Amino acid sequence: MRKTCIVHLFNSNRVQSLAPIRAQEVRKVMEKVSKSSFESKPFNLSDAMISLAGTIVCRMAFHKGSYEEVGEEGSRVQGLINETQAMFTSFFFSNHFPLLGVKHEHDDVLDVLVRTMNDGSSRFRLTVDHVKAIVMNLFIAGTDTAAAALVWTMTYLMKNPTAMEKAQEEVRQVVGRDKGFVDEQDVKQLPYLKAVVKETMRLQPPAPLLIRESNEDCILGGYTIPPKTVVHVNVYAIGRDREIWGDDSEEFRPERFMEKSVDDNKKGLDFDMVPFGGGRRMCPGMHMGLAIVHLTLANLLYGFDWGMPVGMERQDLDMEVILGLTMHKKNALCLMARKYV
Ligand code: HEM
Repeated sequence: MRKTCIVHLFNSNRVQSLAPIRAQEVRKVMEKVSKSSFESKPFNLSDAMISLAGTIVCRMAFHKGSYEEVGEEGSRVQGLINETQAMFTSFFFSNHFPLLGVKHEHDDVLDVLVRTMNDGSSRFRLTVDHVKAIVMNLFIAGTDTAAAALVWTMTYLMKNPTAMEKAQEEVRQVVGRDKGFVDEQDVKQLPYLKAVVKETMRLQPPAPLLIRESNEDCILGGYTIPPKTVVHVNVYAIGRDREIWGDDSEEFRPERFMEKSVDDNKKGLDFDMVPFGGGRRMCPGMHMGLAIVHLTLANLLYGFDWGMPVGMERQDLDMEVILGLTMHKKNALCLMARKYV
């Protein structure tokens, strides 16, 4: 699975070539924010980010299509997901991802999986159940994490107005008021915004625990771990470790990443901070995930000033989490947007 994903879905050329899809979907969200701003209604970022990340992952992973036609492929994916989602009772896929009824135009991950299943070319026998599990895995792995990262980043920025101002100033200065939209070329010139994202993932990693199983005797922190032992790596604790991050390890201070280069853990070998995991099983969707998070955040900060709904103050914003494989904010993040551009 890992190889299939890396070759067909996550290689950097492909991530790059899918920039127009990300831009289209982010523009749609900006239109929705504009509407809520115009109507002076709070905007539910939690719902919007899940829907955005899910739609982007769907479009990138399973088709390159439009809303108009319901093709065979679209319904095939939908069928698989409908079956699989029975396990996830609170998760109503079609509400969140209307794009699934679509026309299909190119060889995608699902094609590859189904072909591999039918021609028996993989080293182990791939079954329909495997395909279902992989499809669900991709959605959960890609959608939940990117959405959680965006919601937590906006939450931290709301609680830290100086950082919010600084990030807004950076993006507005780089892009200029007339352009109206931040594209991925602009994002390259936003070091502070990227530091904000890193700082958020340090304090609130979307996936707080990594799971490994030892396959031979090994010594970890002085303990002997026998083979076949499940080991949890506490990403959350590593991100807050005073020995690594200093006495202000619990504080939100993006500047620390302007001082220290902890660049996206590209090879999975920098273990100071592991929001994408590490080693052989590290997240294959890291570039795609970061591309989604950076572009969306840049546009949210460029296009709007953000405030609390009537009757609420910044300090009322809670940081409660829902515990799970992905650490989501428990209560939806609803904010008032005021249009800037
Ligand atoms: C901000 C966004 C993301 C974060 C924080 C994140 C984080 C992670 C983490 C921590 C793991 C486990 C790694 C380990 O055990 O060492 C993982 C695995 C995985 N991620 Fe991501 N991820 C993100 C985005 C994505 C996206 C966009 C996709 C694809 C659409 C994706 C696909 C996967 C897959 C398929 C795995 C399982 C890999 C395996 O089992 O070998 N992720 N991710």
